[in-house]
Amino acid sequence: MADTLAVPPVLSENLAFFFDLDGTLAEIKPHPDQVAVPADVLRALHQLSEMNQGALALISGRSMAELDALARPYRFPLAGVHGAERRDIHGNTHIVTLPEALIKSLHARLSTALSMLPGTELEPKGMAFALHYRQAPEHEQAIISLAQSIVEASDRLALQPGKCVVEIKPRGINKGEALVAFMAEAPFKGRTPVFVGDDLTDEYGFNVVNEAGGVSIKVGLGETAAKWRLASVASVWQWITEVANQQQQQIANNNRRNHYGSLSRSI
Ligand SMILES: O=P(O)(O)OC[C@H]1O[C@H](O[C@H]2O[C@H](CO)[C@@H](O)[C@H](O)[C@H]2O)[C@H](O)[C@@H](O)[C@@H]1O
Repeated sequence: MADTLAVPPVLSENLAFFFDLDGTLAEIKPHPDQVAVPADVLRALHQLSEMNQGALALISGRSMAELDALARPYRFPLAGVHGAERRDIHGNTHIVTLPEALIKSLHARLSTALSMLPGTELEPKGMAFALHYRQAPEHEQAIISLAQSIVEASDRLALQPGKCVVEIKPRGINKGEALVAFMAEAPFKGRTPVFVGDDLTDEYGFNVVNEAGGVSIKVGLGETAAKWRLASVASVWQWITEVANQQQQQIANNNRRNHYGSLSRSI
């Protein structure tokens, strides 16, 4: 089937940028610990953030601690664990958690269950759990059934499928809600949202961005609510650099215009 989604349009000013991490800013790797964002991409993100008064956030399924480590030396506003954790531009954190007893019993149950499925891996994230099966695809159905049975038995939990992973997260949490929360605050408020993501969890964000008349960009193949598409992580890296350069050029042109405008007024 032909892809009907085009590459993203040339962007104007007054934008708020949101980026997913795995599969968008970083290539998918066999193990979550092997992931990195190239230093020049981080520099371009920082440059974009500066040129847009700090209106750039990372929105990921990873914890905020991991996002900070991956974005070092920079410190961006963040939404981690699909939005259960959020750090605004002032450094204030907004956390949705689960009762300690529930977290402990989930941890114990999942550890035992996954220890019987060789090659699978449990990634505990406080209020959420990622059940990875990239190294053991033969256990995909067992993992999905396990997560489904846990979530169906609780009104506090929801399922979040992803790439070779199923996650158990607090109900009502998603990247769309995180995006809405950022867009209600300075410096994001009043700007046009641009969101780039690659996976099912990002579809919540694409819907919010579409409703706001923003620019939603899906990375890679697959059905999506996004309006535009970039082919790969490498295309995202190139696109970020191009947008940063375009904006720098626009700022230089505006400054030149203002400078000559004030000169001609003073003559
Ligand atoms: O929302 P994202 O930033 O895309 O994070 C989604 C999950 O990413 C990580 O897992 C995925 O990437 C791993 C590294 O490439 C890969 O090995 C794994 O199979 C993928 O599912 C991360 O470990 C999860 O916590 C995130 O929720």
